[in-house]
Amino acid sequence: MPTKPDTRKTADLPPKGDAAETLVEVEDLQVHFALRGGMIKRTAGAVKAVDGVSFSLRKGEVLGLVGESGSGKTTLGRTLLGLAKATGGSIQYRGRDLAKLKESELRPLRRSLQMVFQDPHASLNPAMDIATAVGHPLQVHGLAKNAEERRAKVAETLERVGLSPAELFMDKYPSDLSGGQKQRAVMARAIIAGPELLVADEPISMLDMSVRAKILQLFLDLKNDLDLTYVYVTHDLASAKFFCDRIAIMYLGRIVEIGTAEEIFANPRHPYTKALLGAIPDPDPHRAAVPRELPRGEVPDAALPPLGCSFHPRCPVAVAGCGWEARDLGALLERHWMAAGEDARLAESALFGHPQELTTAGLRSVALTPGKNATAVDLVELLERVREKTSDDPFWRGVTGIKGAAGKAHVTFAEGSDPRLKIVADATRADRPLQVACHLVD
Ligand SMILES: Nc1ncnc2c1ncn2[C@@H]1O[C@H](COP(=O)(O)OP(=O)(O)OP(=O)(O)O)[C@@H](O)[C@H]1O
Repeated sequence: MPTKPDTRKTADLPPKGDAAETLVEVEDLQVHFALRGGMIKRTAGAVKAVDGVSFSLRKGEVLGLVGESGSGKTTLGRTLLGLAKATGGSIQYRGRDLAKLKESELRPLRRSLQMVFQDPHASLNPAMDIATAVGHPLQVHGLAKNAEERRAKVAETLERVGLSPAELFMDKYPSDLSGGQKQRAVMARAIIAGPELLVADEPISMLDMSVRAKILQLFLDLKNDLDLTYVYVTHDLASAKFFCDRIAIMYLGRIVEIGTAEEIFANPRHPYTKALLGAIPDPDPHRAAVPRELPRGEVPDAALPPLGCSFHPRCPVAVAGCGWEARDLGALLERHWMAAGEDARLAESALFGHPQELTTAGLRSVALTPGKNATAVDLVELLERVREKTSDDPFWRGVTGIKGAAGKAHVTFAEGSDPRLKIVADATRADRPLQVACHLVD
């Protein structure tokens, strides 16, 4: 029976605390990537990949980060381990703020903070045999006295991840292994130095269906045996249900809902969580449940996020105060023209003199310029006709006025605001309260 690797001999790690402790405390974390202009200088801006995220992670817990592509899950996971640079906020871990540490200060902590990536094929150097690859962290952190001790530890760790008998695998190369075996080897390399926190970024999504559940089970067994804490990054709510204690639903750089997996599945409160859950065909971790079919379009550009609640343009139950703006009118007209057909699109879009007025970000009111052969009255009449046809669309809840004045059609929107995460009063778990960022949830 393999024993837990003895890996904590260096003095550079802070002392471990008791089992129920908070391991990581993230406060208002921001990771913004500056946009650079090309030959022609563009307006300065930034992609807000992570934009004001706060949560705590208990020792031994599995926290899922779930959301569509571009929601910031990977960036958040990487930043937790110091692999991406925070531009604001803090990540408290054993008395240190990882967000502020220099690379040289992070290096000794790396054995405690490990990442498992999506693609096991790309994670292993094809020219390195498995024993060398898995033993590499021992070398980097000086955790084995000699090659013999290193080989023994590698063998022990390979056995632990189910690559048994280890001697069969030590001298093999990645190309000799199946996808599942490679991910086991990657896991062996991740645990060999005795980490405490592991970020697993879609660790099963590239594996064959038949081995996914087995690999997740291995992760759980290792967690229990080795006292690990996981952050599990995934698109796949079904596997998160199986694997996670708590789930954070991310949308455009923010956590919009966070709570126990049980509560998120039994009683989701955020409209986005509901939409994701509604899109799971079958809550079975053996299946690839990718919740992509969400209402009304794609995740918006993280460099120019919507006003107010970022989810409002796609939200089926959005209300007046959700942050409506001119771009939403542009999107509504697109939906209307999709339904009305090409002739209507050609005739009606010609009434707009400056279509960019409908695509500019951040306009709480807009003065629309009529096209060449049109007047402000034509525009107002068109908008009223469209309103009649699409009266059920939540967009109209945010419109406070449409009128013609000074040769333009003026559209104004209700005052909106950005909902922050707040604790839901009737949540079932007082110790791990459900938090939701939505104006509709008290
Ligand atoms: N190095 C970078 N430079 C600029 N923008 C970046 C960088 N890394 C990520 N982004 C942007 O940050 C946003 C969040 O990306 P991230 O990969 O974290 O999302 P994700 O939810 O993990 O998506 P996926 O599931 O597709 O990996 C995206 O808009 C992405 O284009």
